[in-house]
Amino acid sequence: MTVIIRNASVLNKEGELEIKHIVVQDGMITAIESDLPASDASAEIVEAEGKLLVPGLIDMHVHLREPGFEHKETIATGALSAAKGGFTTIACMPNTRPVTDTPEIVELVKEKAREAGLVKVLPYAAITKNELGRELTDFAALKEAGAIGFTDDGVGVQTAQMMKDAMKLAASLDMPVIAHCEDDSLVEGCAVNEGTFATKHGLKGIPNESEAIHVGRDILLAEATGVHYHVCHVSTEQSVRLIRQAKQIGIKVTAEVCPHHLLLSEEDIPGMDANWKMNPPLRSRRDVEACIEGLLDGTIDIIVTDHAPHSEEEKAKGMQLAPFGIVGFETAFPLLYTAFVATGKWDLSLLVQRMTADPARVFRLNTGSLAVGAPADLTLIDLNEEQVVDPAAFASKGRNTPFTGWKLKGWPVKTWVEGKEVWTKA
Ligand SMILES: NC(=O)N[C@@H](CC(=O)O)C(=O)O
Ligand SMILES: [Zn+2]
Ligand SMILES: [Zn+2]
Repeated sequence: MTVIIRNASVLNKEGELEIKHIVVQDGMITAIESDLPASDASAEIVEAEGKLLVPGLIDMHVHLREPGFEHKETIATGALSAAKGGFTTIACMPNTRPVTDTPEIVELVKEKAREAGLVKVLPYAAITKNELGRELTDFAALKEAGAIGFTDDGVGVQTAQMMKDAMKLAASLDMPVIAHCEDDSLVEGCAVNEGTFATKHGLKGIPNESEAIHVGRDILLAEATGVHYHVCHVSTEQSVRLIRQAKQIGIKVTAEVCPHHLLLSEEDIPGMDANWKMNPPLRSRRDVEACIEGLLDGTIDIIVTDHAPHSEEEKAKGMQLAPFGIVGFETAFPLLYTAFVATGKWDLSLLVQRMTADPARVFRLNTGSLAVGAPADLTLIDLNEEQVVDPAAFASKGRNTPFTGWKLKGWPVKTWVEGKEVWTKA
């Protein structure tokens, strides 16, 4: 089966747009031509004039909730939501029920992803059994089963000794440790950032140090163990500073940031609405600016959504009691495109790189580039059409987003995984 994507706008190495025709055969990109290639009658032609073709987006931090929380999301609904958002590779967190802490659960996640047959789903495994922080999982067996890294996302690893043991073991297996950075002793009973919103509503807040203390500790442990250490959902000025310094002295640290931490601050929270509750919380304007600066100068390597679906009943419990988390797949690219690229603040190539080539580099994935011989993981995007964010139209089971009603440009219109169309706009 041959697919020819005709007249697509693609980014060249200099970050400029060029019109190209892309030929896909047997799941691979086999040609990228300036002149329309000859085709036989059996080839499928996709007219892409006026649209941007990018490598399929990669999201290295997502929650698919299966097994155990299928009322929030399943691997199939999550994968479809990802495809609709333009993602072709996603890496799912192990805070399921049971926790992904045995090879059997890793196998189960892979099997469900295969059945869904949509995007590539890469499972992370837990650092500690049941994410309780008490006993390491069997890293070697989990790697063997297909886990791509170790993380207790959802909670921080509370003791330095446990984290150091985890890093030593991961390093010996050439595997990364991915850390949710949060010191429990500083955040008990907190739902929002320690700052203006908390003060206004008389709430106890989550301080910046609760995140940055772990970042600092773990950087020292990464230096001592030589592991590849990756920081989850960076949200504070202090974390950015510590990561920048660590990189400068050659410590193997990488980091991610979420769209909401680049776009929203605590000042934007309209009231006690749990669709604005996530962990880490929306921080101060100063933190937002530091995260943006970190992403631009490469201190922060990649953008992830931390897609965290919850049911409407759960989110209806209110700011204090509802679970943390917001969905992300279907709004990520249009949000960032509209806020940063359409306004002229960022180059389009920077946004695309931080969602494709950079995650592929950081996690050594064989995808994320538009090149002959690369897998045909591709996303076609309409940069001009405006749409309003409508959670009722999400493919995800989750409706929990603070971005309802935002008018955005840059919507994906078609997504291919290894040459197979997995989503197309109706
Ligand atoms: N980010 C969140 O607010 N929630 C995540 C957990 C996590 O990413 O730490 C979840 O699992 O719901
Ligand atoms: Zn987390
Ligand atoms: Zn998460």
